[in-house]
Amino acid sequence: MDQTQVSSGLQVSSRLPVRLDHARAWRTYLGGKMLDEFHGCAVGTDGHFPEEWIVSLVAARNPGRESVKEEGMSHVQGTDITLRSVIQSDPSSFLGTDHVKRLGTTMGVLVKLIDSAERLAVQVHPDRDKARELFGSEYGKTECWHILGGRTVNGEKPCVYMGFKEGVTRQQWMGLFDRQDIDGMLQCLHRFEVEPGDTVLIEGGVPHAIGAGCFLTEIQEPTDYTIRVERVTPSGYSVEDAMCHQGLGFERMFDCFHYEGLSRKETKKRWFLKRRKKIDCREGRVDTLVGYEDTPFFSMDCLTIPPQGEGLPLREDGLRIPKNGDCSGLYVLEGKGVIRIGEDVLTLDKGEQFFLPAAMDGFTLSGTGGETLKLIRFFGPG
Ligand SMILES: O=P(O)(O)OC[C@H]1O[C@@H](O)[C@@H](O)[C@@H](O)[C@@H]1O
Repeated sequence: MDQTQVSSGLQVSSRLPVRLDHARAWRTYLGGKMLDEFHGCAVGTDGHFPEEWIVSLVAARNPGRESVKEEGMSHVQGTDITLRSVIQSDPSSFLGTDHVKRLGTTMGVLVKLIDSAERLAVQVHPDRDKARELFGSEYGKTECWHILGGRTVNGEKPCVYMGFKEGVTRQQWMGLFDRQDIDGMLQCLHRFEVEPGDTVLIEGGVPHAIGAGCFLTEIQEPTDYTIRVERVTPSGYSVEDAMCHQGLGFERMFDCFHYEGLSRKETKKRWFLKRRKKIDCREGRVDTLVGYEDTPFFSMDCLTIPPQGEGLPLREDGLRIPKNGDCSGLYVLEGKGVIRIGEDVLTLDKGEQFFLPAAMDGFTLSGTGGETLKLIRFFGPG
């Protein structure tokens, strides 16, 4: 079966990319101006919607906002049909038979664009063992950030805080929390300025905070469990107790941290990933930003297709990506182009996102217009 009736009047094919809307999600921190502008708004505004969730089957977990249904979930563009219901209409074709056997009807991964106007609260996410033990969840929240750009905020360049310095103990960390000594907490973490192109892996259990002015894409396990140790955000928002401890209470939430300090050099070596070339030819290149050799939980590639002269005919021999039988997500970061699947041709434009079903054939990507076409493609657990 390659056409499924998802709801009255909407048929979605598992042989073609599914074009999705761009869902925004409420967060405790401020940002979003760069996201508005990325999508063509002349002057964007910062607010409590600093994240765009990509190819998302996951609803945002914001205690107190339960009345907002499907926040953060992707819908087929121009409809109120969720990607989740499309997938549930024919899981084997959309996700792949093996995928459904292993992971059920979830994508197994979530990707976001994040634009922070202020530093995020210092936080940690559970690793898989803690997620199972404390939340009854099969997934923790290991995540990986790939820096796309940013802005200087109050004279400070984009930076990230990550990982305990050597010697930090649970007792010391709890004391800093009790006293809400934020400077003391930040002093316990390593701080690195970041540049476009940097890729950083944050495993579950590793404390972190994205600094002000980061514009990045994040790939993560598909949950929204965040333990926050700041009770008031840098811009003054009071974080409710349940938003801090996610229902665990203020003692048990400290079980989620890994108290394993590393030197600055070791932290950088272990968590800053090097991009690896996968395909490099006249038609374009594919680089792995994070792969299964870094983490078993997800992988993400960057695809770059060089520009063609404006007005020139489309290059038929675009970058060929063979079928591999896995479902994936595709996001256009820069430029315009087309994706061809057999006789079918769909346009691609900056800011657009697609779910690529497992049953879809191999495809070809070509740029149109005079700019580079740049995309990310991501996959769930390996
Ligand atoms: O705790 P707040 O400020 O709402 O931020 C939560 C955000 O933190 C980031 O580090 C990432 O983990 C995002 O996936 C998450 O949405």
